Amino acid sequence: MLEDTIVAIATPLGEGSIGVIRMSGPKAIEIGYKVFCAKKNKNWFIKDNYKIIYGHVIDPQNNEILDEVLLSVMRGPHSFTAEDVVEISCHGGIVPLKRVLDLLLRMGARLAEPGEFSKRAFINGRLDLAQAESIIDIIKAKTDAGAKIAIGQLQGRLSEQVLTLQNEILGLMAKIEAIIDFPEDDIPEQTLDEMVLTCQRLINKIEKLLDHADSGKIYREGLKTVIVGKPNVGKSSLLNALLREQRAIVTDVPGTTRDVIEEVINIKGVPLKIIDTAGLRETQDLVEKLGVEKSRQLLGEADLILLLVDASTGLVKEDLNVINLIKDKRVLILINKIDITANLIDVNELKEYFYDSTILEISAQQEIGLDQLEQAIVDLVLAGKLAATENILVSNSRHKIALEKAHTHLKEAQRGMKTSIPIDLVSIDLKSSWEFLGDITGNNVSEDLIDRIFADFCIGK
Ligand SMILES: Nc1nc2c(c(=O)[nH]1)N(C=O)[C@@H](CNc1ccc(C(=O)N[C@@H](CCC(=O)O)C(=O)O)cc1)CN2
Ligand SMILES: Nc1nc2c(ncn2[C@@H]2O[C@H](COP(=O)(O)OP(=O)(O)OP(=O)(O)O)[C@@H](O)[C@H]2O)c(=O)[nH]1
Ligand SMILES: [Mg+2]
Repeated sequence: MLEDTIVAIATPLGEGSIGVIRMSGPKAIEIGYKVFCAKKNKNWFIKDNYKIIYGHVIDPQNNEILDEVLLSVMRGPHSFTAEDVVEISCHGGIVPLKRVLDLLLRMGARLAEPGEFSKRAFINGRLDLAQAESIIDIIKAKTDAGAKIAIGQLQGRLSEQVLTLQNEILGLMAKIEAIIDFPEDDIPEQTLDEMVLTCQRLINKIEKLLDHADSGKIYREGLKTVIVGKPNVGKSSLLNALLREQRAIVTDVPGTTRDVIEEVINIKGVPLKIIDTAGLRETQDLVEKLGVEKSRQLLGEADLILLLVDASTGLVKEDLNVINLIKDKRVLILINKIDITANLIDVNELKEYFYDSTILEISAQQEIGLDQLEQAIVDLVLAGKLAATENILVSNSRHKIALEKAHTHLKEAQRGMKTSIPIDLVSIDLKSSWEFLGDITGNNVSEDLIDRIFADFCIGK
């Protein structure tokens, strides 16, 4: 596979000032040479590791100039993929980019799969798996905090810790190898005690990493926040107000929203994945019915629920039906439409269902109380111990799961050391723990998993 030379448009498809085509592999420079005509520096392909040259891309078949460009040469291993890389910075428009891409394909390059450049960087040892995964997190980050955590991971902050843990486990396994020939009763007490302590230290380290993993997940994936309430209570109006744009259709017809609308907003550094749903009610309308069903499903997955009730109607039966579905969740209660009437909601009745939930009065339409709402969301998240970004090394659930498994096996190994379980069984648990840690950095993963991870990347990455 690494014998192919791969190529892709690396910038978004649209109108921009420049657009970049990236090509990597053994024939990158040769192909570049065939299609690029330098203005002055004709011997560009010869020596330097890095070079940028001005010139034109010309189709050798008919000598047509396809674009005026800058060409960057990065000679392997001095490149992102550690292979020979040629990048062509064209004028940023779909047509010139596609024409140059087509030419490079005709000259023998192959279209890259999503994530294939990063995959090559991984396979060629430029990055480990956790670092490669962080690249996609950097691209997809919705807030500063999210980007900071991902860049820390690209710098190898998590990988370093994982490698240290792995080495210490290897040390324990070596110790066991050294004593494995002793008859069971003759294993020095002191050696076992020391090993139990080492195990404990490693267990503590993993627990510390896991402590902040939930915060990491929120920064990486966003806090899944679902707006619910009876039809016409103002859910879509609230979404629009928080987004500061007219994203969802608002009308005074109950049952306006039928499908789920999802957007991301940045609330003081916390990415909020906010979801507007169909008003929950019994309905005969088939489309609305499906929407209501979907809303119910979303409630199960939500990290936070914004429950809207209507100040102008007070609590009605439809509200109680909604409340019954979300009683056990983390809920912020918003009394909407306080601009048209005094609050007719019986707050004490609400408190019977949600005794410790925050209750706020807002007007989604007149944008009253939104600052307090944003603050309340942040407070809620912070109370749920959202850690400072510097302390967060784990943000990816794949890594969290691997750490949890490594933790379980270490605990098991430690238990074995304390009891009279044969010492070679302890070794097996240590080895499993080592292997699960290896899943994170990728020094021990299957090709299948690697393929799945990189398939989530975008083309040209
Ligand atoms: N134009 C362009 N911009 C880009 C990238 C790219 O590939 N092309 N990157 C990718 O997506 C990121 C930068 N990542 C990179 C990582 C390593 C090397 C590299 O050539 N490393 C060499 C040389 C280091 C040095 O001179 O100090 C090395 O490590 O040996 C290049 C880019 C973001 N910006
Ligand atoms: N006076 C006042 N009217 C509001 C307020 N919020 C929403 N409305 C109005 O209430 C009506 C319904 O608003 P929507 O945002 O569409 O309500 P919804 O909950 O999304 O409704 P469905 O999608 O049908 O479930 C519209 O006419 C809004 O203008 C508010 O704070 N004050
Ligand atoms: Mg709506």
